[in-house]
Amino acid sequence: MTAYYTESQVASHSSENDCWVIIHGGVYDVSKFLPDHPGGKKILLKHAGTDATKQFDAFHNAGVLEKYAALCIGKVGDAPKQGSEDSAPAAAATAEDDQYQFGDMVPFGDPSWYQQWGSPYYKDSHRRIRRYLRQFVDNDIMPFAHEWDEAKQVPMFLFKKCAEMGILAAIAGNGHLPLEYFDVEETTLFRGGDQAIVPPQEFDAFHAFIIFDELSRCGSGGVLWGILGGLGIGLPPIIKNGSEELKRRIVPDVLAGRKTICLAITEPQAGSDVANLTCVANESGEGFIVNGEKKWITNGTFADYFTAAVRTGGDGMGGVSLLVIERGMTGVSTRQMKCSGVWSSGTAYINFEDVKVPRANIVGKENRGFKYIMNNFNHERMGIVIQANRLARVCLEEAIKYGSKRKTFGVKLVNHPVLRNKLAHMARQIEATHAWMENVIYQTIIMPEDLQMIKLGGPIALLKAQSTQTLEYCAREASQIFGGLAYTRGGQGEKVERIYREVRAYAIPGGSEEIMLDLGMRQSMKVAQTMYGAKL
Ligand code: HEM
Repeated sequence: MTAYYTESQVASHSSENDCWVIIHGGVYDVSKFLPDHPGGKKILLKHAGTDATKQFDAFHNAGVLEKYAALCIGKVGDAPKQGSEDSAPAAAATAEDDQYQFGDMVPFGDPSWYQQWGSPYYKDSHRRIRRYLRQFVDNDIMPFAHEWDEAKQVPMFLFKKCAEMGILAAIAGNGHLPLEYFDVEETTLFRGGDQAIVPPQEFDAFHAFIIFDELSRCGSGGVLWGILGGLGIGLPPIIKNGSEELKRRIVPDVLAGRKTICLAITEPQAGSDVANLTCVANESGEGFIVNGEKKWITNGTFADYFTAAVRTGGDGMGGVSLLVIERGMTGVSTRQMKCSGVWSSGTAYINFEDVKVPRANIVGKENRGFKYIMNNFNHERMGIVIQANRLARVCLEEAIKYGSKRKTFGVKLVNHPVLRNKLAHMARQIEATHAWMENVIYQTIIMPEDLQMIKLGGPIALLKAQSTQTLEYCAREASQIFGGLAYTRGGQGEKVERIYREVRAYAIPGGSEEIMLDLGMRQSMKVAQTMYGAKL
C-alpha cells in the first residue's frame, strides 16, 4: 500500500536525524543515506523537507531513483479515492498500443519505427519483443551496469535469466531458433504456441536484431560482450558443424545458462590474420595434445568451454581445425587482461600446456576449421554492427537529454548552434547506418545461405567499418557535450564515458576497420564481375 503525505508533513522532517525530500512526486527518507550521498550531506540538508526535483534533475540521471527505490517511503498528495481511475491497476500494454510510438521520443534516440514511421519489416511480435526487452534492460541491467563494470564481471545469474527468457537461444541460432537443443516451453519469450510473445515459428532475424539492439541500450559493451559475446560466436560453429554427440553434450547446457562458452581464435601474434595461427594440436592416441596461447578472448576468464582454433595440419588456412577445449582439462589456465574497455566481459589471456583433448571434441572435419570460422564471420560482424550503432545512438540520446537541461551562458546546450551541429552529424550517421543494417538483415531472411556468404560478405564488412566509425564519432562528440562529466566514471556521464573507452573493442575485433574496408571493396568487385557480369 502506498503511503501519502502532504507537503507540510514532509516539511516537518528537515533535520539531520530526520531528513525527507520530495523528488518527482515521491517522498524519500534520506536520513540514513546522508553520510553516503556522493554529492555530500550538506547539499541534501539544504533541501531537507522541500521539493528538490529541479535540483535533483540538474545533477543525476533518472536511473538513480530506481536504484535507490528503497529510500522512497511514499508519495506526496492525497490518496486516490477507492474506485477512482488512479487507484485502478494499469492495463497491460498491448502490441497495438505500441504500434505508432514507443520509447522516450528523444529525436533519433530510437529507430524511426519507434517514432510514428511506418516500416515493412516489423509486425506485432517484433513490437512485443521490443517492449519485453526494454523492461528487462531498464529494470535488471541498466541500474547495475556501472557496478558490474567496476567489479569487472557480470553476475552469473544473468546467464540463467537470459536463458529463461530465451535470449541465449535466440542469439545462438543465427536468425533461426535451435529448437532441437532447448525447450521453448521453458522460456518466457517463446512459450505458449500462437499466444507466445514471439511464436517460435514466427521468429526471424529481425527478432534477434531487436534483442541485440534493445540490450545495447544499457550502454555497456562490457555487459553485452559479458553475456552474449562468447556464446554468440563460440556456439554457432558447433551448432552448424559439430557431431550430434558433441552438440547434445554441450549446446543444451549453454542455452540453459548452466555452462558458458567462448571462441578462442586470436593469439598474441595472430589477430585478423587467422590463417597464420600457431596454437598446435598434435595427434596422440585417441585425441590431440594442445599447446599454445590465446589472447583477448571474450568471456575467457570464466567460460567452461573454449571453441579453439588450433593447427592440426600444415601451414596456412588448410591446416586449421576447431576443437572444444574444456576448462577442467589439465593444462588450461586463464587470466583476466587489463583492457581499456568492456571490463565486465572477462577478456582473457589463455595458456594451453599439453592439454589432452579427446577426438570426440573436434568440431566437424579436421583441417576445415578456417572455413567454419569464415562462415561465422557475417553473423559475428552483424552482431558488432548492431551493438555499435545502438551505442552510438545511446551517446546521441544521452547528449540530447543532458543538453536539454544543462545551460551555459544562460542558454541550454541544445540551443547553441555549435552543439546542435554536433548532434546533427551524429543523427545523420546513425540513421544512415540503421537503414543499411535493416536492408542487410532483410537479405539474410530472403537470400539462400550459400549466396549470403558470397554476396553479403563485402557489404557487411563495409557496414562494420561504417558502424564503428559512427560510434567513434558519436562517443567523441557526446563526450565533448558532457564535458568534465564524461571524463569521470559514474554519475551523469556514466554511459558516455564508458562507451568512449569501449570504441576500440568494436573497431578492432571481428576484423579491424582497415581490413574491413579493403575486404569490403575487394569482395564486392569480385561479386560484381563474377556474378553480375560487370566488365571492370
Ligand atoms: C533520493 C535522493 C538522492 C539520491 C538517492 C542521490 C544519489 C546520488 C548519487 C548516486 C550520486 C552520484 C552520481 C550519480 O550516480 O548520479 C549523487 C551525486 C550528487 N547529488 Fe545526489 N542524490 C539524491 C538527492 C540529491 C539532492 C536533492 C541534491 C540537491 C542538489 C543532490 C545533489 C547531488 C550532487 C551535487 C551530486 C554530485 C554530482 C557530481 O558529481 O557531478 N542529490 N547523488
